[in-house]
Amino acid sequence: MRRIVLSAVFVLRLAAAVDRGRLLRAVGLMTVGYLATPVIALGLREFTEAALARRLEVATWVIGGVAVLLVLELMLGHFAHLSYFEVGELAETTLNEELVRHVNGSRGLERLDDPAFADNVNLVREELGNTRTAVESVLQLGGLALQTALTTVVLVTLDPRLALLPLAALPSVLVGRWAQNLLESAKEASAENTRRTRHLLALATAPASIKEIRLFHAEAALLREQDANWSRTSAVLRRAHLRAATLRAAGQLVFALAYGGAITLVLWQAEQGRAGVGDVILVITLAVQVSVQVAGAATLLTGLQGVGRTLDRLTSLRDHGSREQGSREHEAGERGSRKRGHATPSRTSPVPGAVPAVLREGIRLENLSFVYPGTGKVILEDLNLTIPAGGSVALVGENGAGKSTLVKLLCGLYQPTSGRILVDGTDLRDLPAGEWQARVASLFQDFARFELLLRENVGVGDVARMEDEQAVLRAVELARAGRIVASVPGGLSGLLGHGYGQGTELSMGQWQTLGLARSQMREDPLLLVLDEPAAALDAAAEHAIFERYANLSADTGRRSGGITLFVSHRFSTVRMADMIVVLDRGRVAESGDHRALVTRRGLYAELYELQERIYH
Ligand SMILES: Nc1ncnc2c1ncn2[C@@H]1O[C@H](COP(=O)(O)OP(=O)(O)OP(=O)(O)O)[C@@H](O)[C@H]1O
Repeated sequence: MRRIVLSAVFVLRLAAAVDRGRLLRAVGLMTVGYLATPVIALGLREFTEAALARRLEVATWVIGGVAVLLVLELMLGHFAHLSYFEVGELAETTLNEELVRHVNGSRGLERLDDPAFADNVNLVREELGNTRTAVESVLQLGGLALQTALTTVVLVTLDPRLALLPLAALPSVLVGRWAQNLLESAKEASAENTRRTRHLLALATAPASIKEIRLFHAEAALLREQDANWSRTSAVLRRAHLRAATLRAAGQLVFALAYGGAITLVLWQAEQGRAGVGDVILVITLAVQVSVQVAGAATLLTGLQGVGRTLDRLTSLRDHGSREQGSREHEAGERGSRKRGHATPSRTSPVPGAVPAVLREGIRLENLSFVYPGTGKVILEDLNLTIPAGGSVALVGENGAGKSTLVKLLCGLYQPTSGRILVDGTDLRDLPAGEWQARVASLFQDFARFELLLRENVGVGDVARMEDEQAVLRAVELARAGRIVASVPGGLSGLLGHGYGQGTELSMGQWQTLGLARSQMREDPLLLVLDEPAAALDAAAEHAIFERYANLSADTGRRSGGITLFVSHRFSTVRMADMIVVLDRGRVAESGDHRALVTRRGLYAELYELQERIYH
């Protein structure tokens, strides 16, 4: 019960914060509407008594009043709906924003690798829509409580024993909550399975995977797997639903018995001459109203209990963030005090450094090791490397060597498990993450396909200049994406993707080229990261792009000391870099420029010669 009350208070506070005026209007209209119901029952009794006594004028006035109240009851409900619906939408939007903040509000991406966090995010995303009706539910519950109180008072004036009727409704409400708890626990227990089932369904229906599924004739296998998953999920849910239905039926049986008892009581009193026909009608009407009120309250409470769970999950996402923040500050404190030679690290507050305007020394990796959270596998092990300011660096190595992982660490999307990344001598963890990332430009291997206007797709690389057509055109030019712009109806204002609307679908290489343009929006980045930026491009296009980038990075390097780091498997491209780093199973196997590495006759020379032989 405590959770429901807390949820109701939270929902009301949220509604008042988003639009107090509309909330008050809805409360006023609903109160009048709800009070009308028991008054209508009283009116019906008066009408019956007056009609039986042939007091026709009174009967006419009373029935007129009842009609007006009925109209008011219905109409005010509609007008109240207008107000609370809008408040509900605003409240849901606020919670949506909070969810986005929790998912994106961390310094890195670690939290998204935590299965419990991912399950919570998934459940909240699915259930957040229900919170839209939470404002309505809370107001309706308030209205029903008022109505039930008034109905009870009227019943008690007829016979105090009739007060038991609303009380008999309590078991059904209580077991209803118990039943809902069972359902929620079952949902949580099967959350991972549900996620997998949805993923399998998406695989079998999404355009990105459908080609392979079709050609491999994998639909049947996917469906079998999905069926097996779904059977496991539905077995858990079916058991919970069965137990919940039994509990609810038992609760309603108690009320049904009380309902029968109340009507028998008033009929017996009428037979004894202690109650009139009007009283019988009043009790029958009120008993029906109580049953409607109870059923309504039980449904609303169940819904509100679900909302309570969603809010709890949101709180746990928030707590997750606070814990991360706490441990980050603790770590930063320890680092700070180590630097100053203090023995009590936890009392010192972290002193964040500032991101340099111009990179002078470069980036240094010091004994850097990394393990993805929740896994035991060491991906990067004890890397020691200096990347000088103003240079271009190529990262090479076989699949799974850890290249993209290192890129993500350099972007500040993950924190080293041990060791440090130093930017001009300052630990990257001591730099404000947002400020560092504002000086990083990137194109990831799994680049995003923003189905937006072409201008937005590129401009999002520097949100502040998203609407700056000249800046977007410059980025398009740097990425040699002019032909794509010319081919899209509407040019920069053309819609991309066929996910919705009349957008133009692009080829993978075209999407990637736009990604490249996006990475060019930031002027003078301190780190430009291109993770296989040309994987979907032909060899000539890739070569041209890298030649261009080698020149550009020299320019940027001169201006801001910025480093251009790229990952590529094409050695004809790689050789252009000032420095080549060969990663082998998470370790730096060798580093140096092309000439030095070829002379060294190590792993790089071997791989380079292999590609030369194959392609020439
Ligand atoms: N989010 C993650 N959680 C757990 N493990 C991960 C995650 N991302 C990558 N890995 C693991 O880290 C290892 C290195 O992956 P990474 O993507 O860094 O390799 P790579 O050198 O870029 O490979 P490729 O050339 O194929 O792109 C792989 O074994 C991969 O399974």
